[in-house]
Amino acid sequence: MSGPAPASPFSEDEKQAVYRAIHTRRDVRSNFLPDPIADDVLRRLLLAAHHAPSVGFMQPWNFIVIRSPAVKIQIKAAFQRANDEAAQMFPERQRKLYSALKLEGITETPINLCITCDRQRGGPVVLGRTQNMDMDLYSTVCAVQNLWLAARAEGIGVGWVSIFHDDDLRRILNLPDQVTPVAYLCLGHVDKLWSQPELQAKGWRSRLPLDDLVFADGWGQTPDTCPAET
Ligand SMILES: Cc1cc2c(cc1C)N(C[C@H](O)[C@H](O)[C@H](O)COP(=O)(O)O)c1[nH]c(=O)[nH]c(=O)c1N2
Repeated sequence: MSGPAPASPFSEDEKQAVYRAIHTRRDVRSNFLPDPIADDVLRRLLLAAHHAPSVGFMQPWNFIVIRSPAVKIQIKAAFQRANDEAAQMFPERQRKLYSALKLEGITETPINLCITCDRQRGGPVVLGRTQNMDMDLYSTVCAVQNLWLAARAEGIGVGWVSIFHDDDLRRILNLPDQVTPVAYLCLGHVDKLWSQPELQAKGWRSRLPLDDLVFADGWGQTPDTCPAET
């Protein structure tokens, strides 16, 4: 067993590249290019996801790569049913705007990707999950974020679609009982991105001020010095 190697520092350009990926990543639902995603690019994205942290190194994820138009059509129908229900849940004043939003890119992207969490992968007792069983789900979300950032660097737009009944995803994708669908993602090349979240650009909701969200030493306590807002 070898010990830790020196943590090689990032160059200024490397640092800027990481922050650029973080700050310019977008949830993308439209304006996908028709170009296919090359196998080596997809492989790099999946490898980035697979290098996410996970509770007890459980690695609870699987990646279901969906290219079949027939499967996508079933998924789109499941979205449509759930979205029609969702529209009715918003108050009248928001319903019109909600219905005008484009909230998925299922059939217009070359690849859909369902990232799942196998809740039994590590056996009944997993280091770090002993009191908090949902840590495997949180780990899977880390994999999603890794992939989302890597995709930004590769020029691939990613849209997360969550307007489904899980049972529909389970049935269409033949998921075993112990496997939870965590993220349904639509992936395609893009050459244009919103410079702010699309929901903000369209007047749905704005980014909260960071300073309102930072507490010191306990809930609700404002720090003496706040980090500067970006
Ligand atoms: C868990 C989860 C689930 C969803 C989303 C995100 C996440 C994290 N988002 C995308 C969401 O609207 C978007 O992230 C925010 O509006 C912020 O925009 P940017 O991601 O910064 O572009 C999303 N968007 C959408 O159009 N349809 C959807 O069903 C969902 N579902």
